[in-house]
Amino acid sequence: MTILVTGGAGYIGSHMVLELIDHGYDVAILDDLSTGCSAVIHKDARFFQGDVADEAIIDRICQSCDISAVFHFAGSTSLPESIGDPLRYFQNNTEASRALVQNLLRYGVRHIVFSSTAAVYGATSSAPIAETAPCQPASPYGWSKLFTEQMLQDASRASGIGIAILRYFNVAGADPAGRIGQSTPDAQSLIKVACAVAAGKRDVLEIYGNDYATPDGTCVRDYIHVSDLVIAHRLALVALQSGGANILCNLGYGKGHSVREIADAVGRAAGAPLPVRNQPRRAGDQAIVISNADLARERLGWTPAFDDIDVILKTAFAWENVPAR
Ligand SMILES: NC(=O)c1ccc[n+]([C@@H]2O[C@H](COP(=O)([O-])OP(=O)(O)OC[C@H]3O[C@@H](n4cnc5c(N)ncnc54)[C@H](O)[C@@H]3O)[C@@H](O)[C@H]2O)c1
Ligand SMILES: O=c1ccn([C@@H]2O[C@H](COP(=O)(O)OP(=O)(O)O[C@H]3O[C@H](CO)[C@@H](O)[C@H](O)[C@H]3O)[C@@H](O)[C@H]2O)c(=O)[nH]1
Repeated sequence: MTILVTGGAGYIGSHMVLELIDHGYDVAILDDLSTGCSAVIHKDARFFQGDVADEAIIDRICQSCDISAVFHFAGSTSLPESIGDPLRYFQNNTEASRALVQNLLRYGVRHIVFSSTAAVYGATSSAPIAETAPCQPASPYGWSKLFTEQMLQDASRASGIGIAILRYFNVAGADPAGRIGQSTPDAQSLIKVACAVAAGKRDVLEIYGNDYATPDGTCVRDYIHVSDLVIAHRLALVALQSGGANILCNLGYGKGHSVREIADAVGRAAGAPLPVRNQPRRAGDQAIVISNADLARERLGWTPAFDDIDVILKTAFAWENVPAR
C-alpha cells in the first residue's frame, strides 16, 4: 500500500515524504509545482505533476498505486496574500480539497490527514489557544481552511473515512541532516526571510509593526520545527490505522517568540546582527498566537525532539546559507 502526499514538492510536504520513506513507507507525490520545487522531490517517491482538483490525475494515481491514505498539504499558504486574493484561496484550498476528497472516496481511500492552521482561530482567542477555543478567522486563508475542516468532518460522518485535522502554528527549520529545507523561492515567512538576510540574499528584514501589546511591541508566534511536525503526522496516521477515532489537534510547542527576538537570534546564529527596518503593521496579523498542544501529546503520544528556537534557527540558516538556494 502507498501513501499519497499532496504538496510533496513543497516545504512541509517534502519533509513528510522524507519521514515516511525513512520509516519504510511507499510514497506517491501529487504536486502542481506552483510553489513547490522539483529539486526536493524524493528520488524514491513516485511523482505525479498536476492539480489535486483534477479528476483524471487522481484516477491515474489510484489506478496505478494502491493508495490507502493521503496527507493533504497542497494549498495556498499566505495569510496576507489571501486578503488581497480571497477567491483564489477559497478555490485552491476549499474547492480543490472538496474535489480531491470526492475523487479519493471513489477509490476507497481510508484515511486523510489534513494541513490546517492556527489561522482558523483568529482574533477572538486568548493565548495559549486550545482546540476548544472559538474559531473566528481573521483572513480568507483561515476561513478557507476552516471550511475544509468542516467538509472533511461531514464527509467522514457520511462515508466512514478516517480523518486527522492538524492545526499548525508557525512551522520553521529544516531537516537536521541537511537533506532538504524550505526551497520556495519567494517565501515570505519570517524565519525564511530573516535567514535569507543573514545569508546575504536579501538586504534587510522588515519588521511589520512594533506597537502591538506585547513585551517588545512586535508580534509573538509559536514556532515548531518541521521535523517534529511531520513526526506528529506519521503518529496521527498510525492512530487512525489502529482504529482510533478522528483527530483534531494543534501542533505547536506552547511558547512564543517575538519578531524582534527572532531577528536577534538569527543574527547570533549567523555571527552578525541582522539589518532590520520597522514598517507599519501587516494586514490580518494577530499580536500573539501561541498553542496549547497538550492534546497532540495525549492523543498521538507525540514528544517533540527539537523544541528549541536555536535548533530551529540553526537548521533553517544552515539550509539557507548555501548560495545556490
Ligand atoms: N508553513 C506554515 O507555517 C504552515 C502553517 C500552517 C499550515 N500550513 C499548511 O501546510 C501546507 C503546506 O504548506 P507549506 O508551507 O509547505 O507550503 P508550500 O507552498 O511550500 O507547499 C505547498 C505545495 O502544494 C503545491 N500545490 C499548491 N496548490 C496545489 C494544487 N492545487 N494541486 C497540487 N499541488 C498544489 C505547491 O506547488 C507546493 O509544493 C499548506 O496547506 C499550508 O496551508 C503551513
Ligand atoms: O518579513 C517579515 C515576515 C513576517 N513578519 C512578521 O512575523 C510574524 C510571523 O509571520 P509569518 O512568518 O508570515 O507567519 P504567519 O503570518 O504567522 O503565518 C504562518 O503561520 C500560520 C499559522 O499560525 C500559517 O497558517 C501560515 O501558513 C504561516 O505563514 C508576523 O507578525 C509578521 O508580520 C515580519 O515582521 N517580517
